[in-house]
Amino acid sequence: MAQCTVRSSHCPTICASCSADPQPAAAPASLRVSVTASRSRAPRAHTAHRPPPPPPPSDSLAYALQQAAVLVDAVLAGGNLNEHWEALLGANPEWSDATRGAVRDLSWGTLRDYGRGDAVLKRLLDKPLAAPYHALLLVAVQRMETRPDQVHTVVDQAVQAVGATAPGLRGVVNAVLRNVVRRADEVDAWRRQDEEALHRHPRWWVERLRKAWPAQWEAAVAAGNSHPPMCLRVNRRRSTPAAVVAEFAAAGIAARVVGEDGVLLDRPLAVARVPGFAEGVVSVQDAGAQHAARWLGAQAGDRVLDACAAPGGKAAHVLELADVELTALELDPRRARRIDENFTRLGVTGRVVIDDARQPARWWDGRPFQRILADVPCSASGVARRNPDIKWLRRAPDLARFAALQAEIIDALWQTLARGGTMLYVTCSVFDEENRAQIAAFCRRHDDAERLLIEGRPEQQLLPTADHDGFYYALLRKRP
Ligand SMILES: C[S@@+](CC[C@H](N)C(=O)[O-])C[C@H]1O[C@@H](n2cnc3c(N)ncnc32)[C@H](O)[C@@H]1O
Repeated sequence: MAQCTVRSSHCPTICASCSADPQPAAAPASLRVSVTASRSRAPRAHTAHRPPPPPPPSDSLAYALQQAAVLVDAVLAGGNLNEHWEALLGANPEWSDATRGAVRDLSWGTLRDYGRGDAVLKRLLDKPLAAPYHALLLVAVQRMETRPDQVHTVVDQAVQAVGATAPGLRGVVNAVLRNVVRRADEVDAWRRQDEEALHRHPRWWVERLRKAWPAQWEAAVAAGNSHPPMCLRVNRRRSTPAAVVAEFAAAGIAARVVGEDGVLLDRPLAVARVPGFAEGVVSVQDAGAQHAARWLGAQAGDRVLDACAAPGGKAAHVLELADVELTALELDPRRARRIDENFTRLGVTGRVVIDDARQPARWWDGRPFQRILADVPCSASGVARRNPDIKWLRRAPDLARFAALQAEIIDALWQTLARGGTMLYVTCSVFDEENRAQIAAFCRRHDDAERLLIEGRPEQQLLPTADHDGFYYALLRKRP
C-alpha cells in the first residue's frame, strides 16, 4: 500500500499508515452550531440545477462510514449482521482489502459500542434522524471515540458521506458531530451516567448477569466487550498442537497451546492466511467450544448423533478423535452444506441429514445412539463479542422462547438415546433460563435421567474470558 502523505489525524483515506501518530485536535470555535437550529431546516431534495455531489471515492473514510452505516442501519432494523455483511461483500466484489477491513471494523465496532453512541445522540437530537443517517451518526461517533486523533477528519468525512445522498442533512450532521467534540466533558458524563453506555450491553442483560454471577459478572461483561481471541483446533488425525505451534513460530506467527487440541493465536489472522487451514490440519474454533467433543467422550464404534450440527465444527472434532458412526442432523439446508464442506476439508466422514430434531419419526431408524450432542439453538449471548448485533437485537422475553425450543428438542432426542448412553447438552449462552434452569427442569420431567459430573462439577458454565467465549455444558445419562 502506498505511504500516506497526509498528516495522520487529517488523512481522509483509510490507508493503514494513518493508524499511527495520534494527534489531539481542538474544535474550531467557528463550527459551534446549534443542533436544534440546524435540524429545523428540512432536508433539501436534489434539483436539476444543483446535482448532488458525486459519491465519495471507495478508498475514502467517507465511503467506509457510509457503507458501515448501511450495515448498522440494517441491524437496527432487525437484520442479521453476518448475513447483511455477506450480501454487501457480494454486491461489491471490487472492494480492496483496506475498504473491506475499514467497513467491517466500523460496523462491528459501532454495534459493539452501540450504547455509547446512543447515550450521546439521544441527548444531542430531539428525535433520531431518518434511519440511515442516524446510523451514519452512530458510526461517526464511535470512530471519534476510538480514534480521538481523527475527530475533525471524521466530522468532515461524515458530512461528505451524507452529502452524496442527502445534501440537506449536511448541516445537522456537521452540527451534531461538532457538538460531540465541543461538549466532550458533557459527553463523558452522559456516558458515565448511562448504564448501557457504561457497560456496552443492554440493561436487562447486565441485570441478569449481575444476579446470577454476583462475583463474576463484571469480568464477564468486560470480556464480552473485548476483541474476541482467535483459536484453532488441531485435527488430531493430521498433527498435534505442539507441532502446529512450532510451525507457526517458524512462520512468524505467535501462538500457544490451549486445552487438549487448541492453539490460541496472539493476534487474529485472516482464515485464508492460516497455515494448514486449507489442508485440513486446523480449523477455527473457540477454545470453549472445544470441550464438547472431549466431554462427549465418544468411543470407537459408538453410534453418535450431533442433533444441531451446522456448520459441523463439533461434529468434525468428534470424528477427528474417534472412529465413530456419526449422524449430523441440521434443520437449515443452507447451513447443512457447510457440514459437508468441513468434513471434506478435514478428511472425516459422517452422514449429513437435513431435518428437524424435534421430529425423530422423520429421520430416526429406531437404532438407539450411544452418544448425543445437543448443541441447541440459543441466545448466543456467550459469543456476542463476535456478533455484536445480538446484544441489541435480543430482548429478555426471547429467552423464554429459546428455552421452550430447547426443551422440545432435548425431550425429543431423549427417546433416541440408548439406555446407559449419554447426552451432552451445550449452549453458547450465559443465561440461566437456557442453562441451569433448563437442565433442572429436564431432570424433573425425565426420571430416567441422571447427571454425570464434568471435571468434578454437575455442570460447567464458562463465562467469556480473554481466552474463550461463554458456553454451558451438562452431561446426562439415561439410566440402564
Ligand atoms: C449452535 S448451532 C450448532 C453449532 C454446531 N454444533 C457446531 O459446533 O458447528 C445450532 C444449530 O442448530 C440448528 N437448528 C435449529 N433448530 C433445529 C432443529 N429443530 N433441528 C435441528 N437443527 C436445528 C441451527 O440451524 C444451527 O445450525
